[in-house]
Amino acid sequence: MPHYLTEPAFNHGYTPKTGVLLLNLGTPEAPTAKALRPYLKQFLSDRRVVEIPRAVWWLILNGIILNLRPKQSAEKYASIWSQEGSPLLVHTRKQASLLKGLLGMQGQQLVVDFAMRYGNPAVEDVIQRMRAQGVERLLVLPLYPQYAASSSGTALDAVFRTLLKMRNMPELRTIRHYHDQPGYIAALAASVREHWQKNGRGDKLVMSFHGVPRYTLDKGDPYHCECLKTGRLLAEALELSGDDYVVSFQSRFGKAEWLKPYTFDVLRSLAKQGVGKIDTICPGFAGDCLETLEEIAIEGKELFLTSGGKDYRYIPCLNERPDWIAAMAELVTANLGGWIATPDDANMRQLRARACGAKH
Ligand SMILES: C=CC1=C(C)c2cc3[nH]c(cc4nc(cc5[nH]c(cc1n2)c(C)c5CCC(=O)O)C(CCC(=O)O)=C4C)c(C)c3C=C
Ligand SMILES: [Fe+2]
Ligand SMILES: [Fe+2]
Repeated sequence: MPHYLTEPAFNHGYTPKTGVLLLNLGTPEAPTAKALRPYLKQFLSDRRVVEIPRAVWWLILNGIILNLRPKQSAEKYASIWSQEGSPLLVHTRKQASLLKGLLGMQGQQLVVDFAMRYGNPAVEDVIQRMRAQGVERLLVLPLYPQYAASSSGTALDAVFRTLLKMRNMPELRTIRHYHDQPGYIAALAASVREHWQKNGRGDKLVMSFHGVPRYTLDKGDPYHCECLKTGRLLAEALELSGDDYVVSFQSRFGKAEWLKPYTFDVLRSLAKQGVGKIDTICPGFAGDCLETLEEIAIEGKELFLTSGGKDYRYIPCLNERPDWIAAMAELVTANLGGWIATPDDANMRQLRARACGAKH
């Protein structure tokens, strides 16, 4: 008998295992120039991230950027590094573990894991490990709420490249974005309301998203529109008028024009206009990381206060919030139809109530 016919998949009564793989960007191994160099090299050699002609870019990257940026970035990482490690890795690991716990309550045969586009744990290694655990169906969720070719796109490329090399590949489903998912929007809104209850309400809510080069919008990347939609839905959930909030874009890299308005320009001009007290939130990041903790919570605050602003408050990312983990579970189970027995509405409410310790 051919070997494959004795494989468990062909035996009666065998249920293939389903894997849920969370993807994130990746982070250096340590907050040092030595660790930053290979991380930045891998990141900035990605053609989805830097689209200028290779020969020119190779010279700029190796001649200038990799000589200067590792030290500068390492100092920034050092200012936000925690006892447990890089916040991005710490939050992603905890999110995967909490999601696994929550989905496990449903009694499903699910393997939940996470991988990083750059650095470790690498996408290929994690998928191979999941296959070795018997995963035959794979659902991939990049943790970026809004799709950009330079974030979710390249993360999914890494999955596709891995499968491209496999003889016996798993079934595959991918989630492109969740910028308008009700559970995600509700968790963001709840985090803002809780912040207001505790600290009082600011005069303006600044919603800062990671930027991308302006030419990517002109070439058809949906990222800009998805950020604006998230902003609008969050404003609606909070019953804000157009004057109460502003959407802006941070983390500009290089000389080209990026999506506008730039967050730092907005902060400076709000302070100069006499808007004394502002709240800032970064809805485009599922967990806190360098870009939120250093750039927005630290640098943004300094800029606002030295420009004449009085009070600057940063609202943390969704991180391990139970309502966000429940939203993730909903997002995942909504995409598992036919693979596992997906919960009906009553089950889903129960799952959410268990996650949040509250009635829904
Ligand atoms: C939220 C989605 C992200 C998009 C879109 C994105 C595009 C993008 N980023 C760079 C360059 C850098 N980004 C860096 C850090 C960084 N970027 C994101 C997310 C998106 N990037 C995150 C979550 C982080 C933080 C990582 C961490 O370890 O905490 C960095 C590295 C740090 C530094 O040296 O500044 C660079 C470089 C480009 C060029 C780009 C789109 C073209
Ligand atoms: Fe980035
Ligand atoms: Fe747009």
